[in-house]
Amino acid sequence: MSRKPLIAANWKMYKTPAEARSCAEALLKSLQDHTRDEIAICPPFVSLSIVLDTLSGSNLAVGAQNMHFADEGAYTGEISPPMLTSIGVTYVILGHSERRQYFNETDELVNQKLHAAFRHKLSPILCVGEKLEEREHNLTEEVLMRQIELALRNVSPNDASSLVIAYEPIWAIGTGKTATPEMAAEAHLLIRSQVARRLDRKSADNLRILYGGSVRPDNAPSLLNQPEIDGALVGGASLNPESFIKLVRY
Ligand SMILES: O=C(CO)COP(=O)(O)O
Repeated sequence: MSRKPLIAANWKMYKTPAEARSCAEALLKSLQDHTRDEIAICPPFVSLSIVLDTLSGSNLAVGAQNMHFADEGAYTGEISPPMLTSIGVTYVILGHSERRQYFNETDELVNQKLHAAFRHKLSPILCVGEKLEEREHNLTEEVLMRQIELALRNVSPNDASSLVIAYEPIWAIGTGKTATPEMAAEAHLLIRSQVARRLDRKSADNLRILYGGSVRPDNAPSLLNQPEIDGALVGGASLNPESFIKLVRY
């Protein structure tokens, strides 16, 4: 079983389109011959086209950070899956903890979005992870099991071939506190076993599980060398091209 690692940059609500283009140009220059990992850049919606143009024909893929589950409709301010696929987007981050926390996204909504991603052949990067108080009360396993169970409701092993899961402990996001490689690997094992129970062993073995939360060039090697960690979802350290390039090329 070999899972090609995925290193995804989540730019969150940073960078104007002009800044996004210049960052994408720098990444292309240094990473276009990088074959060990898959790389995906997830800019804000308004920069998707410019980043797609800049990276067109290269080994660097482009993802969105969110989407609505409907194909179209009266949903002011929303972006639909066909809008993303029509311009060449291939990945979509779903259920990020910031969307759950600030925009009230529920596991049920994440499940609807996941189905929409599969229908439109977008590869979803489903984010799960526990809060600090949940970890302190030994609830990590329970939280991860619930998030995965609900997100994967009515998902078939066939659908799941393009699924990626990102384990992002909320207490490690943007805080400088990283899960130790052992803590992350333990959570990844739990996630993989839950996916095996919920779908099947083959889907679980093929599933890429990324770690996210204060991944930087200095701590990336110890995390990414864990056999259970199949890549990273990088926030802050992906904003500066030099640091992201260094992180990818560890
Ligand atoms: O939320 C994250 C990626 O989706 C992680 O963010 P940081 O790398 O800034 O901690």
